[in-house]
Amino acid sequence: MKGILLVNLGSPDTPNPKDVKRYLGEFLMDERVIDVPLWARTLLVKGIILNTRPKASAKAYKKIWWDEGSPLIVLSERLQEKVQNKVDYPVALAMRYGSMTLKNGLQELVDKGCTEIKTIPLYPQFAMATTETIDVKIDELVAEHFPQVKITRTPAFYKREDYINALSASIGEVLNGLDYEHILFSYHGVPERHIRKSDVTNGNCKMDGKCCFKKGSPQHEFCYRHQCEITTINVAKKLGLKNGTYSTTFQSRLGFDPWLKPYTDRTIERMGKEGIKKMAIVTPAFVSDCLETLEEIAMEGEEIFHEVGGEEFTVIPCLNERDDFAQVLTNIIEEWAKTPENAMV
Ligand SMILES: C=CC1=C(C)c2cc3[nH]c(cc4nc(cc5[nH]c(cc1n2)c(C)c5CCC(=O)O)C(CCC(=O)O)=C4C)c(C)c3C=C
Ligand SMILES: [Fe+2]
Ligand SMILES: [Fe+2]
Repeated sequence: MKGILLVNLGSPDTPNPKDVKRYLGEFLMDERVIDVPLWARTLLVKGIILNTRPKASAKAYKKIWWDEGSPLIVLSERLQEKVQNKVDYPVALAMRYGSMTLKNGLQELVDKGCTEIKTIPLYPQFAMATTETIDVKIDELVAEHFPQVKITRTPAFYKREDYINALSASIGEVLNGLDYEHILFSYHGVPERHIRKSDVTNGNCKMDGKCCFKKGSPQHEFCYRHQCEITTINVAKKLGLKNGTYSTTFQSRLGFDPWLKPYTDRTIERMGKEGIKKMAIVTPAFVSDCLETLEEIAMEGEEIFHEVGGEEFTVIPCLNERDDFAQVLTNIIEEWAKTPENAMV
């Protein structure tokens, strides 16, 4: 029998510093997130970050926490329910980090009799720190605990027409009738080094805004920067946004290495100083609203904008449990189930 495992990032169990520390410890010790040798990662994460960050992060989590729990988890659960109502196969939900483990998610499907599982990372764009770490962990778990299960991965869905339509609709509904001067497409950042590492061609993305737009390059399948830029371009085309009224930026950097630029916070500040009064912002690297959208963008971003003279700061929600987004995932599942290789089982 077939089954589906939706996978998102995860959240701490509670917004208390102890739980935030445990969660950040697991997340940041992942070699595909902080990709330095183990000794250096241990020193950085256990020696520095976990002694300084959890208190501040917990404070931020407390500001956005819901009665039902972490917004990211609650919204992912609602999405799972929506997809489950649309397909005949069991649909489970797991998180890469935290208590809702990938192992439990796989076990839940195996207990229901599933022998063929399609994993769907809830990330529209591929990154070493998101899609790749899920794929690798699933392979490890299957080899160790579920050797009878056949896994099918799902590639990043950033350029699917149904996804671009859903994202454009979610943005268009807010922009329609809104008086705004500029819309920022703000994606979670990654260190530039991550883009070079995941470049299958070893061609080294030059970060100069050119190679990411080269037509037909095999680099693009694993180039997060390319996939973010193309997401923006496709939505802008669909919505008929005029050149100069939209741009792509990257948020949430950590540490001192160069991350993908331009940085969201500095762009908000610069545009406010240049006289933009009405800004809209959307965060298409996240399918579920979370700390990085509800606190970093909707609270900190707005504060930066107002400090430099900005007046209206409109935050567009993530796709969350929208029906058209649940339908995108349903289409992905049905296309997989219909392929001749899978159709009979
Ligand atoms: C596209 C999705 C994400 C990428 C790529 C990503 C990379 C990445 N993140 C960190 C460090 C942190 N991220 C944190 C929170 C966080 N990150 C994502 C998504 C991506 N991260 C989400 C959805 C969230 C929110 C989780 C939630 O519970 O709501 C945090 C924790 C918060 C904080 O203390 O600021 C850290 C730290 C690195 C180093 C990284 C590397 C590429
Ligand atoms: Fe992150
Ligand atoms: Fe590139």
